[in-house]
Amino acid sequence: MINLSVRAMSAMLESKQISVQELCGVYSDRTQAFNADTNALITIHAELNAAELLQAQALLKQGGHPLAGIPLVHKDLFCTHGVKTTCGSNMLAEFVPPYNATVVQKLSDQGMVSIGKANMDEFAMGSSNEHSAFGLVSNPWDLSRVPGGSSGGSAAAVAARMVPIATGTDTGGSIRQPAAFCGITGIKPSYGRVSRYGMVAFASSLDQGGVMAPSADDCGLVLSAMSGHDPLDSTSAQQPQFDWQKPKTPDSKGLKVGVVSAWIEDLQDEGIKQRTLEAIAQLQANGAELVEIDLPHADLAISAYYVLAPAECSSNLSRFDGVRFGHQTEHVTDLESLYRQSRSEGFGQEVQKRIMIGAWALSSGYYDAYYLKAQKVRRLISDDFKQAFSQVDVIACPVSPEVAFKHGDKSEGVSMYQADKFTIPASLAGLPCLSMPIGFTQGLPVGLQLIGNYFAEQSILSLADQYQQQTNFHLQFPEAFA
Ligand SMILES: NC(=O)C[C@H](N)C(=O)O
Repeated sequence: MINLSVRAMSAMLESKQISVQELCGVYSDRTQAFNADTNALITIHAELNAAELLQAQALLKQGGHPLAGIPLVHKDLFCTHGVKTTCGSNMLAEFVPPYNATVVQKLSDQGMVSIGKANMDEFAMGSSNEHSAFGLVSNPWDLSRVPGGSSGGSAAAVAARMVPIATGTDTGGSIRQPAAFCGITGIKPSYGRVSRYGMVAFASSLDQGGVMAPSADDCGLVLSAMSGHDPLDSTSAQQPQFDWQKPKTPDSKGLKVGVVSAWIEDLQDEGIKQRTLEAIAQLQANGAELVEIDLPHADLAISAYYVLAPAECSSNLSRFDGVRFGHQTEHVTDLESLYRQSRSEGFGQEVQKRIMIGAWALSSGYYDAYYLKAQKVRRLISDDFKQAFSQVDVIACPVSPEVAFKHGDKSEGVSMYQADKFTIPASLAGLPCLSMPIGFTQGLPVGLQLIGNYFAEQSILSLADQYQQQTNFHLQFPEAFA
């Protein structure tokens, strides 16, 4: 049961082999049993939402609703009506939204049943899920290691099969890197594909909601339901509705797959290098034509991102002043101390660091030298991709230079930021990209990143789906959680 695809679970629900309550009960029991090990979830619903159950049952009766009755968890930065939404922060520890994020509402309308909220790095800042006010998350493949971040709780929950589907968000790699570390599939769609309404903002020009699940097919089904133009989010794109079409037969023939050899050569970890080369060879064996491509400005991506994202966060997070929003201190002597103390108590260190860097980069004397320059670099990187996609359909490259690292290994300085070197370029360009499992090294999962052209989610999901029809890495999960 716990390793079935969404389609298989849906068929069982439709044929009444299992009821919605029974299916959700199986996963609810697993969340209760395994959360002590992983700490993947911040909230576990003691009781399922009656309205969601009724909706699921009504849609199942109609038939043709593949997500009806399928349980999921939302990353704890999607606003959920009447359910605490903490963003992994003391600042929002008691925040209970009076409305649903568009993503939450859309999936609920399709009959999905929420069984909890997933842990995350505070305000989505981090690559290890060690920056959460609700405790660090452990990787189900090795509990002494990180699950990646910031959607680390979502990834760990799916990897331990505590839930079949989790939502995540990705600003500079937050879906792809944890998916790679935990051996699951995760897609960050094109910027604008999924509404950001009700998704607590970190860096608004980069944040994008997406899906994490064992397989590309599961991700495609959920992405179809959660995406689409939303009048409540002016940055959501006016594109035809995404509708995942699972390819009937594996056929990559003639597909041009770009390979960034410089990135692969750059890999210090021999195991990751081997798995990456093997996976790309498999794509070629399926008929893809490999084309060497160059992304000459990608080396500047981390520097640009860690100016732009903090700049945007310093502005977005200014609303949490203890008066209008967020935690309010009890130690007040005057108005300034109210702001200062509330923010010092509410925000963790990484968030405070980024707010200060961002405010500094935006200040009048430094704006041109840092913020404006980073914007120009962002354009150069987008142009590199434009050039690449004039030659290829999809780009295949590593997700992370390393496998899941040990808790505490990267707590110093900015070493954590290096983890994002292969994921940030596509984020700056706003392109759709996914991570899929391609094997193991030292007993830990390795992921391959597929990057598509704007709004070409179908092409990367198809390629991943074809690969997954020939391999079973996406079906493997840690024995301890069997
Ligand atoms: N939010 C993300 O996409 C994660 C990225 N590692 C960051 O800390 O910004």
